[in-house]
Amino acid sequence: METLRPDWPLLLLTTVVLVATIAFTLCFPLVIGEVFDLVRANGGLAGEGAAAAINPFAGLAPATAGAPPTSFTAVMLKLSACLVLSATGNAMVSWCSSLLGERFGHRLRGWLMGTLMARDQAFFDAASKGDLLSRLTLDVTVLQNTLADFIGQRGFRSMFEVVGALAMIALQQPLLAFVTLFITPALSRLLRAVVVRSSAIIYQRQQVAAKALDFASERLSQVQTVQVFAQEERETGAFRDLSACGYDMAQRYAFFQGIVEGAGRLAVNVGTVALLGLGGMLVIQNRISVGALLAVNVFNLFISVGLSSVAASLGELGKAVGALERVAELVVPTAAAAPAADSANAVASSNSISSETRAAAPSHSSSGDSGEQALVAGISGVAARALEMPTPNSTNGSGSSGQGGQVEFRDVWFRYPGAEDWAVKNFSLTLLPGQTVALVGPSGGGKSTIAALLLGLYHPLQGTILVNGQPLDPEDQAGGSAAAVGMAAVLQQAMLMSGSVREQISYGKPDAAIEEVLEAASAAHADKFVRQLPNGYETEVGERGHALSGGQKQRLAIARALLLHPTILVLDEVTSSLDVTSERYISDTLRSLAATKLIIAHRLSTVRRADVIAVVAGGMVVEQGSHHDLLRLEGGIYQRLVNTADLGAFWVHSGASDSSGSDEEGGKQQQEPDAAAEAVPA
Ligand SMILES: Nc1ncnc2c1ncn2[C@@H]1O[C@H](COP(=O)(O)OP(=O)(O)OP(=O)(O)O)[C@@H](O)[C@H]1O
Repeated sequence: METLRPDWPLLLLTTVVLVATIAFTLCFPLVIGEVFDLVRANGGLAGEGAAAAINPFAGLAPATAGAPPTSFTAVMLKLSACLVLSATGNAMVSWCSSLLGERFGHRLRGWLMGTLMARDQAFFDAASKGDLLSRLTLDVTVLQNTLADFIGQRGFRSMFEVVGALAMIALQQPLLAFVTLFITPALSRLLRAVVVRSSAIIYQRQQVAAKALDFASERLSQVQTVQVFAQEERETGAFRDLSACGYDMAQRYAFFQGIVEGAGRLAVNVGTVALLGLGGMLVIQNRISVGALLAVNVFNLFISVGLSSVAASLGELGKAVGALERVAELVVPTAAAAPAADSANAVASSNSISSETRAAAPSHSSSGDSGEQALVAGISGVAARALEMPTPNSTNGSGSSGQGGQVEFRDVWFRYPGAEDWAVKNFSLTLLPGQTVALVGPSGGGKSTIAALLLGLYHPLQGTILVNGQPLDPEDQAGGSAAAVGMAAVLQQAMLMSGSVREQISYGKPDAAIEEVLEAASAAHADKFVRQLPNGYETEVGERGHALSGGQKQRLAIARALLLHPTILVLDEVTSSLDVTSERYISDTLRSLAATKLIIAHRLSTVRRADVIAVVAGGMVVEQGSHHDLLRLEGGIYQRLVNTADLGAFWVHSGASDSSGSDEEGGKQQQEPDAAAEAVPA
């Protein structure tokens, strides 16, 4: 109703024209009756007592030009006028209702897209993209078509016609109206059954269709993997199965509709036969005229056609109810999708958290290789030895320093919806303004989750994240709080959207001047390759930037973030797909930024210069301090990351490239063969 509200003038116009059109349509049988009685009165249908027969409808039809019709021509003119007016009205109603449906669909889709964009990451983790797309497009189209159909084409209009025709028959002969009325309740029960049943089938069918769409979109986007592993036949077969399942449901729906339509028509035809029999007897008894009988039968025809239209329209309404349910699920968070549900659990179980922490071995031990497992296994022992993080002074902590870019994670807990293990637990870390803090640790340790929490893509189930002393508001739209406090991010998988290179870079600030775009591109080491593209900054990058290499996409994503001049920059493995030269160049650029930086990196050259390095494993900080501090921590994870031979394979960028290579630890690294190609394990 909210979506329809802005169109109330159009809705009103449609209703007025609809009522007028129905009035003209209902005049039609009356004038036909008049024509017959006129013909008969003029000896055209001579018969015993013809002159005495009564047409109670006579005079009900609108008079022509103020005077009662006296001539055959005048009656025929009246008939023609009814037809023309009713046809014109029909055309207008159809046009208005289609317009109404289109506007409704357009508005609903836009609103739903806005609703979806505001959902947090947990919602998208639980939803499938094909399903969301099908709700946003197919289901809304069903709703918009049904609205147009129900208001203007079949539903209301047929109902009004049926009621009007019934009233007319009742005026003529209550007995005849009773016959018709007797049939209607039986039919309406049948019709209600159609709505309920068909809406259930349609809901299921749309669910299956969405699954098929999801399957197809995923396999098409991963077609290279499918082909490389020669799985085309299997994937096609699986798609066929899904599609066949939808077809089975469609068949059930069609069969069901067929039976109902047939039964409805039979009931109506029984009514017609009863009316003709009863009305014919009344004519023979000279109680009504032939014209009146004819009018009654045309009205009855209206009723039967109207009722079958209502039946079909209600069938469509059933579809719309199914579609509406699916659309409504996007708006009303379900238990499965709502992080709030998990949040409630977390609050309920908050008392048990600390004991759980003590008891639970990190749950990620199965995800890594043996080196990582060894690391994780050592966590609990090393955790106690964690170095003290430089404590923010109380002024900064309270956020009253006025400096931008301070971030504080205070005892943050988070687990993904449906997951049993905490991805982040008891996580506390402070980033002072302008500091570079690097998160390192084993794969699955929780680094990316921490970045996502800071960006507001997920919300902590317990604990707080403070930015400049203010807690991030979980009620804010996903990510909205991050942008509002001047955060920008380059995430692990640099995703681009179709559009020109310039549009990619200015994504966060669409009205950015070209100079700003060029500046950001240069800083991200992208300017040179962009200029070599066929249309330079106006080159279209294709869907998801497929026309670019991984490293080029990465550089555009970095430029996109730099253009915003953020006070806090989150960098999740940004240099992972860059060549060594670009990586060094970009690292220097990033280092020169005044922004506070939270870096998740694999390369030692990036990590070692960080003001603070936090080793994250099992969702918590197990060691923290500077590169030098951590290297001094005998038996510490960081030291083992750097020194252990099997983990040394993960370190890909030589410490020799590090300008601080002449310092004590840097020199030490360079002397060790494995550490010469060092990286923090992913
Ligand atoms: N969307 C998700 N839904 C459920 N569990 C998830 C999701 N994303 C990550 N996890 C789980 O949360 C834990 C932490 O994952 P996260 O991606 O934060 O680790 P990471 O340290 O960044 O790993 P990597 O270095 O491999 O990127 C892992 O156990 C992972 O399986």
